[in-house]
Amino acid sequence: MLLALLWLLRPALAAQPSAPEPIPAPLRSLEFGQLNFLHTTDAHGWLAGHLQEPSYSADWGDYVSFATHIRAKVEAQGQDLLVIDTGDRVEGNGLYDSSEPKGLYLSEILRHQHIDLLTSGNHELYKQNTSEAEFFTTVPNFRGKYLASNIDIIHPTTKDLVPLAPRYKKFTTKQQGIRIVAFGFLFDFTGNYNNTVVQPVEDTIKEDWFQEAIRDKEVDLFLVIGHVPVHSPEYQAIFKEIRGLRWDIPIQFFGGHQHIRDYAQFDAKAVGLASGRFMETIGFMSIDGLTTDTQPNAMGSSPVFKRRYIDNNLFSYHHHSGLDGESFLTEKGQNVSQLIAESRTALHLDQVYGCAPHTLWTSRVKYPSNDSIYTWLETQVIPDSLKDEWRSETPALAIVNTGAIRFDIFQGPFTQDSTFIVSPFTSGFRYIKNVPYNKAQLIMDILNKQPQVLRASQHDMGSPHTTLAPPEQLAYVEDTVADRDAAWDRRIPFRGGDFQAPLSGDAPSDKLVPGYTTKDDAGTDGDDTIHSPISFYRVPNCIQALVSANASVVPETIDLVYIEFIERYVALAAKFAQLDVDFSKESDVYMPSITFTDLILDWVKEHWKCE
Ligand SMILES: O=c1ccn([C@@H]2O[C@H](COP(=O)(O)O)[C@@H](O)[C@H]2O)c(=O)[nH]1
Repeated sequence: MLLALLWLLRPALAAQPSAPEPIPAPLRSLEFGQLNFLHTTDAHGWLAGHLQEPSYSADWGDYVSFATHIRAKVEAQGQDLLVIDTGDRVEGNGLYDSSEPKGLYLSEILRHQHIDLLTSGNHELYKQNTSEAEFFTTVPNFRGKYLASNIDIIHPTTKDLVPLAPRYKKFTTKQQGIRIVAFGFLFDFTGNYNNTVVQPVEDTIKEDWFQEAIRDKEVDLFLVIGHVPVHSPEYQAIFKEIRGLRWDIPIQFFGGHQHIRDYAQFDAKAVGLASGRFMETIGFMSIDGLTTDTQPNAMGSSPVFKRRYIDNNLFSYHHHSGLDGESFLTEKGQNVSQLIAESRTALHLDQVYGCAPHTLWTSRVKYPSNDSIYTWLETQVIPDSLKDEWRSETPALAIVNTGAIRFDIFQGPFTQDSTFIVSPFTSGFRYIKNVPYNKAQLIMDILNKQPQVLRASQHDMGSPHTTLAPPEQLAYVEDTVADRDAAWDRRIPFRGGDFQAPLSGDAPSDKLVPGYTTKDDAGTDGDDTIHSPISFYRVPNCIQALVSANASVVPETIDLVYIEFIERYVALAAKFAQLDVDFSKESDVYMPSITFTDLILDWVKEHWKCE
């Protein structure tokens, strides 16, 4: 009774209390159809939304409300909605990485969304405890919805190799009885811990169960969801296999992994959507003109596909649901926002460790430059902090892969949350002693300039979708320099609101908010919010820092220190550089029990005082 009263008296909660208000901007509307989809991918724990960026400031509770309204809206028209998530829900935000064990709060928050189909990403499989948490928690939480077409796991108690989740599913939609056969794939990933087995997609689609499933005559749509780029050999292989047998059945793909907004047109009846990263984007798709038992498509014409990349903020949500601040709120959505707020408090995610004097970017500025996060690491953090007490007399050359850094650091408070947003991984450092300096430089050159050599070798260095650099680097082959005033370009609004009024004042003439300006197979009209463009710069696979008492002298030999995650790449590059070292025997831990994340945090605490 008291609880119910407290509930009634509490303030309405949309987004997180510290989230910035979204900025009004010109929007393109959603075009609903017979079958509609909402899609998330690569959320990486960002269920609280972006607390320093108004464009992406809605949280998972708001998304729950949004999906509820869209479902009601389309169902009232006799149409259907399916909500999809294609993996990498974990690693990359304090809400996941800050708890012990990791994910304690996240899985409870996640389960409140009515997801119709979901699958695993590579991040769910890097570590044994992560994949086992998937098996024991997320799969049961979404029983009957989670698909794993090409992933097996060693059962933690029986030790049998079993599917992580069912391989596929056949179902009919609630309103129209559209008959769907759905699959859930992961790209040809090889970096998983050895308690899981990822079967290459190309082999999986030759298996009997898949061949039988695609021969089903009672099907109106094949739905392929996966943690797979929509432009990829894996999805091409699936498309060809289905299309070779079923020339006329529409195929809808949903993908991810590259952290980009993307749309692939396979043929007139097959398309794929990828919906970005980090809860910045909610992907929307609709299909009209599907042939069903009750709605025969007598003309035999192709279905009509529409796509939209929705910026994850309340301004977009209100517009697309046709509701306002009051009517948008749902009890369930508010409860989820509340749960996120309580979890963030329990995890001390707002605890401030220092204040960044200016913003440091991963890919918005050129590397090297003063505003590049990588330049900051190379010139300040690593030289100041990398020291092993047993090797203090010996100069070290440290190599770090740029993919170890996941996000920008905004000017202002650097918190417990920022720590994991910047670098969530648990890798520490290892080293090889007494490496000639020129050989170490050659190794760096090979890692950076000739990744194709590493890939083309007979060694299994992973799929073409894994890189030592951040994943989006694979999607863009060259720099994109926004031809706008660069200074404006960098004006990402902060909590507190310094730059929150681009519709007036000194904004450029078109008065748009900087953001994604996606170009995909269907053109340039996919983004819901009409943005001004932002720049994207390529970065190398690895950066290096020489740590020496006498930095002006080039040492003859150094300790070759590298982040643990890249050991197999460094070992192979060393082979190409003709450095005769057996890494399995001769490498050792450097700075025991210090992770790269600890190194950054300790540096911030010491150097970035808040005024
Ligand atoms: O321990 C790790 C794990 C991953 N990385 C980097 O991340 C990408 C993969 O990230 P996605 O989000 O799946 O694309 C990997 O290629 C590495 O660059 C890491 O540095 N350390």
